[in-house]
Amino acid sequence: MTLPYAFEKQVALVAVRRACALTSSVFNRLVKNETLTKGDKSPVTVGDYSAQAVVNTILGRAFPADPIVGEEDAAEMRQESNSELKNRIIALANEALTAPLGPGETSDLGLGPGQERTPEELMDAIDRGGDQGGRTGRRWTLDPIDGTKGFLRGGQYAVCLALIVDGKVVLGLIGCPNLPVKSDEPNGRKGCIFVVVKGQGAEQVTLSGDRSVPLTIPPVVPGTLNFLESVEAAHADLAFNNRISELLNITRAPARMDSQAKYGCLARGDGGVYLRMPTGTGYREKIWDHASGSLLVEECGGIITDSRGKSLDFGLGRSLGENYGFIAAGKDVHGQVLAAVQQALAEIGRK
Ligand SMILES: Nc1ncnc2c1ncn2[C@@H]1O[C@H](COP(=O)(O)O)[C@@H](O)[C@H]1OP(=O)(O)O
Ligand SMILES: [Mg+2]
Ligand SMILES: [Mg+2]
Ligand SMILES: [Mg+2]
Repeated sequence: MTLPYAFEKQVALVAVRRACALTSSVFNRLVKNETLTKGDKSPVTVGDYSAQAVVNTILGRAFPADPIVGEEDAAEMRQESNSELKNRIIALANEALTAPLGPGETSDLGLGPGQERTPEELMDAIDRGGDQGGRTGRRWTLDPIDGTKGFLRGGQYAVCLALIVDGKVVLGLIGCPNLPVKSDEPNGRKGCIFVVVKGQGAEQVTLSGDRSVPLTIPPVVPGTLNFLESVEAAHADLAFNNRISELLNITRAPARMDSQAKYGCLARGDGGVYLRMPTGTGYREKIWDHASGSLLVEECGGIITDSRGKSLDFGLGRSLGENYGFIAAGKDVHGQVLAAVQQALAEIGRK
């Protein structure tokens, strides 16, 4: 008997692997004018667009009826003034789709030499990501490059793909091309994918697919708790984290890194708690930024809630609606962090 979501997992792994290879190679060749600034002032690169084109092309072939909630859309790229960038995205996407077959890849996935897509097919693939999300049905959610600012500075970033059924995440992948495979070998081999299936546990596999390690969040040794937190002060309230450190007598420095790689690090015990409080600008967190990470934490024996202790709701559309601030940690520490967060919020008259 095959396990539930076995085919979805296989296809998602293929898609994330190819997108990781693409983004790594883009980074090495990226030139300054290949980055645009979106309406919300965040950057987007040819890497984000071409990775979304590749993942959506692969998903569209294997699961033609599945909608996709993807971060990017092709509207800007369809404008005549961006034709040079568009050509670059098409070339990069086709380079990734036509690379020789690798582990777990079969010819029926529409990959390998000779499988180029037309420009129109690739623009349409990007726009397959326009689903609005919702309470019922099955849909994928994709962040083709999470942590674009980390990507641009050569730091951590992640290709994140999750499958959501009736508002619940059932499969999640976080591909981290720049993350060391072993936490105690920071200068060793890099490139891992965190893979999790609901009810089936989580594993870390290498980008090349030659090594798989099962994951569980280890208990925190008393006195060694530390935070995983954003690099970007505009993305999370880092001063709030300092206040929680005081309340919990945390003395270890936080581990700062971009992207959902933080969830992967929490899952393998590289940090005790991922705390992400909003900066008060009204920004609403998106489902593609937390879907894979939330299932990863739960399947590794941890707990993830918002700052009021509520579970995250992935059935409200493209954003996480009223969920406000995130606390992800092992079972042994989540309760004390939540209590400290509530105390700190009360101190500043917030709930
Ligand atoms: N104002 C904001 N507040 C919170 N998160 C944001 C904001 N702007 C962008 N993001 C998203 O925050 C995430 C990165 O967080 P971190 O700094 O912890 O790595 C990314 O998903 C990024 O989107 P993107 O996918 O475009 O990079
Ligand atoms: Mg973005
Ligand atoms: Mg993101
Ligand atoms: Mg992104």
